[in-house]
Amino acid sequence: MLTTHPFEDDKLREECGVFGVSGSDSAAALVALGLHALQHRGQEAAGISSFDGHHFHTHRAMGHVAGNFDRDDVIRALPGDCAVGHVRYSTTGETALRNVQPLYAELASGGFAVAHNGNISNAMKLRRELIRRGSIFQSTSDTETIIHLVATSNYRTLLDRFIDALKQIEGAYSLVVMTPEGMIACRDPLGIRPLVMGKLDGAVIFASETVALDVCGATFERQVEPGELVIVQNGEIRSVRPFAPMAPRPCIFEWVYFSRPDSIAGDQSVYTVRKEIGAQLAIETPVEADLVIPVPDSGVPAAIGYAQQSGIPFELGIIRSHYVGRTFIQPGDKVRHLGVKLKHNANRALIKGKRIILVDDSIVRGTTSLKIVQMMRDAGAAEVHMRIASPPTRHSCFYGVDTPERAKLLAAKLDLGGMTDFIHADSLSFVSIDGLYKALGEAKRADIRPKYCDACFTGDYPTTLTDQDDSVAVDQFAMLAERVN
Ligand SMILES: O=P(O)(O)OC[C@H]1O[C@H](OP(=O)(O)OP(=O)(O)O)[C@H](O)[C@@H]1O
Ligand SMILES: NC(=O)CC[C@H](N)C(=O)O
Ligand code: SF4
Ligand SMILES: [Mg+2]
Repeated sequence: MLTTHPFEDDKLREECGVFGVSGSDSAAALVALGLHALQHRGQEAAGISSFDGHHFHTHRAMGHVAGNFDRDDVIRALPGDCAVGHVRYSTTGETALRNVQPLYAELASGGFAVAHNGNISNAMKLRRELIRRGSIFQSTSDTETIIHLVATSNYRTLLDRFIDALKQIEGAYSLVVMTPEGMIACRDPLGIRPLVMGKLDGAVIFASETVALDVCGATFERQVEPGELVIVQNGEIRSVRPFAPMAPRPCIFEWVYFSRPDSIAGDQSVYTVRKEIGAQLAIETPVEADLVIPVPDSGVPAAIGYAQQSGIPFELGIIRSHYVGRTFIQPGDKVRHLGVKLKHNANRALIKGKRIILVDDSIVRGTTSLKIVQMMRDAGAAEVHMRIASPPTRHSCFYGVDTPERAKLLAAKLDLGGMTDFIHADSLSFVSIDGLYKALGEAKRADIRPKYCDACFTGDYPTTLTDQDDSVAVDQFAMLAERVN
């Protein structure tokens, strides 16, 4: 059986990437390139829709961008100077073709293709009401509620209908929408998920991260602001802000783990912030040791920061195989257990007899830390100290990140001592929440109006969570979220 992540069940998976191009005769090819650069955000499925001035064309497939969008005939079948694309990690609705984005529908106003990063936290309630009023859903994705809300809105213009729909949804959404009247990109009022705008030879580009602009040679113009709709119509760009202004709460985990280190998020280099978190960690929890060793890949920048701050040498004590894909034939249990070793291996010659500090960005279930600490001991490490460049992850995300249920989060089950014992480390510590904010240039976390969403660390969710608070919806949610693997 094919599964998307045989060795990585119940990890924090990333969270979808969106990419849109308006005004280029190579629109679909550019979207394919952009999606390739956003592949880390979603590896279950990918899709592109294009508009040729008369008709919409869509190709959606399970699996990676390469393999699905690397053939000329596929790109040629997506003509037009506007295109929008998506890479998916599901948060609502199973991993199946019917939920792969862009979702498309024929509305009274014409075609409507939407790509969504985020998660609508009242999708189930809205879905129930819409079905009662006669809507016929084609998928189990939360994103489809937006289409039905637009379709059934009483407003006259498409833009007003779209705004009417957005005003009814809660949670996180960065959207790129393609209609015969133009392209609309928008972020939810809190700007929980990222979205940036760029330009390339007169074409306007929208992307989840700046790295996708770099890859296709576009220049970064600015971010789409929280609560802003940017409309591109016949080459003209206009901006609408239909929501009451509120203090933004972008996802802090983008800087910890999700975004690529070569992206600029909210004017800050992700790489620099990660190094700074590592430096904070060294200041807050120093320990005498011989080497600082990153857990590749995402622990690398924080480990560099820790090493530079502490003066302890940085070395690559764990080598990561880059050939462990996430799509793999499901092995039997025994092989599967061995499989976890496929990804990381100890650099034995370096480790033997050394006191080492391992630096990783986060602990979710603790499986990586447990495995890596043991690997270091097997390689002869004298002491193994684990340092984590984020506070303990104690709460689930309902905003577009596929987190395990709360009961499976190591830090929700155990205190620091319990976690240290669980991973068999000589010591374990996490950066403080204030240390994390300091790395982002703040004095500390403001208790009243924190600058970021940090709910997975603090439990302070910045929106209502209608479906979570409603037991009928929770059951339906579980049913729709059921996975194929
Ligand atoms: O506590 P756990 O449940 O093991 O999850 C935490 C680990 O998962 C992530 O890495 P991952 O291997 O997914 O990706 P990476 O190679 O980008 O670091 C993260 O960087 C931690 O290493
Ligand atoms: N991770 C995401 O942003 C997912 C988008 C949408 N909620 C889906 O499940 O398809
Ligand atoms: S709960 Fe955590 S992962 Fe989810 S949006 Fe907030 S900070 Fe990001
Ligand atoms: Mg990792």
